[in-house]
Amino acid sequence: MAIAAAISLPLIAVKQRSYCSSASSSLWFSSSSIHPPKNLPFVGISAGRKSNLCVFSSMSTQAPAKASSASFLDHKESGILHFVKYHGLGNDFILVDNRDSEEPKITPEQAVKLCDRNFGIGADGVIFALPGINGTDYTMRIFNSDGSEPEMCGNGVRCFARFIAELENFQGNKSFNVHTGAGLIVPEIQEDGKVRVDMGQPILKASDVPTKLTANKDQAAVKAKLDVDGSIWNVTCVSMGNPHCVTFGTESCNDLQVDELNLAEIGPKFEHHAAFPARTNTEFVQVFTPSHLKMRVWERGAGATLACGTGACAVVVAAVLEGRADRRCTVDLPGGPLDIEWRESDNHIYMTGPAELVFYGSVPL
Ligand SMILES: N[C@@H](CCC[C@H](N)C(=O)O)C(=O)O
Repeated sequence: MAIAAAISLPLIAVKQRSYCSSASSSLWFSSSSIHPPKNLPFVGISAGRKSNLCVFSSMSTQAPAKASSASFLDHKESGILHFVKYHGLGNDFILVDNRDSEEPKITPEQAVKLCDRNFGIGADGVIFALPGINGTDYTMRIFNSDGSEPEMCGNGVRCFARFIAELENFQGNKSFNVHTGAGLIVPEIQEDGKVRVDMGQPILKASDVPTKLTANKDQAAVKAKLDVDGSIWNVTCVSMGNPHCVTFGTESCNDLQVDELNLAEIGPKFEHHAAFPARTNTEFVQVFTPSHLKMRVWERGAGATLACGTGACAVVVAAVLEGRADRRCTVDLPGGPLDIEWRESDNHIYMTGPAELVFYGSVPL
């Protein structure tokens, strides 16, 4: 079924993008400003149901004078999910206002369908803004595009912060406490619109990452040997709440040219390797200078994505542990750069980067 899009909208661009080799292009709408498009018409998506699958049959534009996600999401028809799509450096998410309930409004199976880039909205995951617990302001939960539930998402929490700011009409500099599967995370929206996040402390104990690789530096697996289909990779395992396997190369090739990797072929072999009982995210890294790194990522439950915030944090930790980089680095990802600092004084990692609204939409469940 074709997507009919109103392309004559003022201030809303219709673009096509292609992702990794496994993903098709999808229509999307981007606001030129990082700030919520308070005066922009919103894009209403009316969707038809085909079997159990949500299929967009048409898009229409209704333009209330002052649309925002807060007013848009106020519509609470049953059987309809209102959402806002955001991205952090091209790592894209469907954000759901779930502040009125402790249970996610959709199931993992529905998330898989909504994330589908051909038959759904298209996203790397679905993120829910739930009521806070344990004294926090909010709880963030996320389903990957394969329906699995990770503990944390770095780009997602920046999008979450911008989503909350718009829902609550927060202006300017603002920080709040977010409960996640990785514990307390503290995003702070800066005056320039970027979001700086206190990502907490990395977990290095091998059995807690978790990895079955033998710890070789204190309790951590650092530059450990991992046999992937007969090639011996040097890997350092780091958890940011979710598991990461970071590699700078193999025994025979210590300076990766990350653009040359066939991620779709090699990524799944790391993700499902017996050394990682909870599967793993894998970062392939190239070092330009001790403060400038480049990475590509194969994500657990989502495949090749344009960026991974927890991954960039894990990369800097691994690079420091391997003596390759300073504690403050710019990490280039396919979707753009993140600034990462692993602070010595409190052992916390701070990530700074953008989060941008893409479009508003509705879909029947
Ligand atoms: N893209 C995210 C990580 C999302 C979760 C990951 N796929 C997992 O399963 O751990 C990020 O920006 O951190």
